[in-house]
Amino acid sequence: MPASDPLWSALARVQDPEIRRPITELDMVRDAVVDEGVARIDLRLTIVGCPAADRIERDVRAAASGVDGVTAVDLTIGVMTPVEREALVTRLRGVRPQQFGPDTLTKIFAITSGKGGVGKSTLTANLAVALAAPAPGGPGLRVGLVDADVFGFSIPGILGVTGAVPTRVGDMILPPIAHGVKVISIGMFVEPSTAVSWRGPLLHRTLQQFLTDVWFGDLDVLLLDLPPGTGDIAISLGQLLPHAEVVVVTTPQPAAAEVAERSGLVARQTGQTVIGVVENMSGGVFGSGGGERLAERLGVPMLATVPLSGALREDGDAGSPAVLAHPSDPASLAIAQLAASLATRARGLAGRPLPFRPR
Ligand SMILES: Nc1ncnc2c1ncn2[C@@H]1O[C@H](COP(=O)(O)OP(=O)(O)OP(=O)(O)O)[C@@H](O)[C@H]1O
Repeated sequence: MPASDPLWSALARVQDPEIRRPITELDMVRDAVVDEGVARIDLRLTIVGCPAADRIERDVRAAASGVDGVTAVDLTIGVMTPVEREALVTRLRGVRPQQFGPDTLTKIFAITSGKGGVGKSTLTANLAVALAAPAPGGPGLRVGLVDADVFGFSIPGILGVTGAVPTRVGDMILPPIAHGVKVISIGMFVEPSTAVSWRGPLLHRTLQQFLTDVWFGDLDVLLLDLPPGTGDIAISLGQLLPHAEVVVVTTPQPAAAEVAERSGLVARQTGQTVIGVVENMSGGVFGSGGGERLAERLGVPMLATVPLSGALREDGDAGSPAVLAHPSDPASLAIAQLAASLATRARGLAGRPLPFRPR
């Protein structure tokens, strides 16, 4: 492939929408020549007949048509052989064998709450979208979101990707992308009714699989939506991601804040760093101040106060996150501000080897 070949250069600008790398780099282009004005291109995709394949085909046609002298495009589309697919998986993995190991450059935030229904999933989904939003509205980070809340995997619904099925390439799982966020959810793999019977070991294995078999590529930020409560998942998280930083979400009521305090304390006992508190559904009948008191008791800062908001709830129900659908709603503004402050935060150091140098 001559680097100067205009057709190849044009094809190098086409990305696989799920892997987010140029198709030329992924060995998806077998052959590409211009023959008397006809661009003859032989593509090998990981699988065919999926939305990503349609998109690649469209983008390849558009890219080739734009090349000087090309009057027609003759496209042959095939599928990689299992050996080729395995080679691709090995190559992608090879970049970083342990995606979120201690030397990762990704900032990892686990979002927890004491009890269910405090709006943790709504906040996490909107926060992820706000972090991924391009400038000038947002920091435009590469964001991954793991929905491990077995008791109510509502993230796909809030992000409008209910029913999305992750693409598999060999034993590698590619997360669907929603509003710029690579999202994987337990809800994409199981029937909702099976979830409530989940026990610790299964949850641990699933979380582990999400962190190893799901290929996120290079991420700036990984958010985890954890099941409410303390117990097993906190221990799993401590083992799998000791350098994750924990954000505790509560509603303003004293009872909610007390339960949230326990989950903050357990997170700490398992070696996690609690970086702060978010009070959600602030104002109105719930009053306010629970978050502030919780932050004081845990000795951490208040990171955000998100008001009660009809837009946040309705947009979540409609699968269109409020931070994009209603960016000037006070709840959206509070979440965008939280995103801005997390985006500029240095990575957590807990669980990482310190760079001691022998003297
Ligand atoms: N600030 C807010 N104002 C109004 N409604 C909200 C707000 N935050 C969340 N909600 C609504 O509250 C309900 C519960 O939210 P959500 O599912 O995000 O909670 P959760 O803490 O993740 O619960 P669970 O862990 O049980 O899934 C949803 O209907 C959501 O739209």
